[in-house]
Amino acid sequence: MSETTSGEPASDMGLVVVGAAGRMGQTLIRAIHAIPGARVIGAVERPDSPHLGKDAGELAGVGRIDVAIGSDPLPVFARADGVLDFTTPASTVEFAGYAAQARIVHVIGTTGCSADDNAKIAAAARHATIVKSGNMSLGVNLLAVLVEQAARALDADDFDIEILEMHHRHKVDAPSGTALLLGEAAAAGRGIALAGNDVRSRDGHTGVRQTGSIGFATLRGGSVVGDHSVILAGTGERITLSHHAEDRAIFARGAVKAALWAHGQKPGLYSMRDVLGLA
Ligand SMILES: NC(=O)C1=CN([C@@H]2O[C@H](COP(=O)(O)OP(=O)(O)OC[C@H]3O[C@@H](n4cnc5c(N)ncnc54)[C@H](OP(=O)(O)O)[C@@H]3O)[C@@H](O)[C@H]2O)C=CC1
Ligand SMILES: O=C(O)C1=N[C@H](C(=O)O)C[C@H](O)C1
Repeated sequence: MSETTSGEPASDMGLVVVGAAGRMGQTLIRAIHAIPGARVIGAVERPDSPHLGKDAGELAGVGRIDVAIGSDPLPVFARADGVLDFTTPASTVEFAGYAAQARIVHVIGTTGCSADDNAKIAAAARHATIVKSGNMSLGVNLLAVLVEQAARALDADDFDIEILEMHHRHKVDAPSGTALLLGEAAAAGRGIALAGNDVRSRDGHTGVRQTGSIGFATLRGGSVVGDHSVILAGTGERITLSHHAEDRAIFARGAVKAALWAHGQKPGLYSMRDVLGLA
């Protein structure tokens, strides 16, 4: 349990937001501020950030919360119950190590992690309670369940699966974490591994489509928060299962819910399906 600045034990879960000045970081500060049972006790940015020293609540637009943005994660992790992390893969691997040392909850929304990054995160989950998901929203995680069912029901010889996503112009990784999560769900429904059956881009003379493959297409532009469609294309008919994120608050609320759920769970690596009871 975290402590208040006066040293009194606090019943609220004390959370640190890393990447606190980012698009998701600021949205997380607003979400924690609005959700009972959690409070911000630390906010971290890089050592060269122009936001160091600013009050995290003022930056996020909720008014002063008396938490200055700092650059050293170790002292804040040491007095926290959990960390909310929507940063970069390299930073997330580092934070997972610190969360393991502190034996606290680590909610990871960062996407674009490599297999090596994921192995390091899984190792950290021996001591940290980690919830990691490419999408923290209820809607997308329900969509993944529906995609798995549809892929199971519709034979690969008859229905081809293609996943289309669009995000804002600032996004740096592709396919999106959500597209990959939906691809994994489709592959699970088909009883195959996604790796080796995924087609991530097409250009030039590609040849005919390989039966059973799962295709990805990526669009980037403007301010789109996150659009995803899974298309099951048969002969003479097509089913499209879609999710449209209109506000980053859906991801932030999911992340806070994950932290509250994880508080008191055993160390391990969990998904949003575990948190939402959809596993
Ligand atoms: N799972 C989900 O539901 C969602 C996942 N995401 C993912 O979250 C990630 C962040 O997205 P977004 O908020 O748009 O990105 P931003 O670039 O707006 O925010 C990331 C922030 O993290 C900071 N940061 C990076 N490394 C460190 C570090 N080592 N220490 C402290 N701060 C650090 C960045 O600082 P600087 O700019 O100086 O590098 C930046 O302020 C992406 O991977 C994105 O795909 C986004 C939305 C939902
Ligand atoms: O970078 C983003 O913005 C988002 N990233 C996540 C992803 O890669 O799927 C989730 C959401 O779609 C927004």
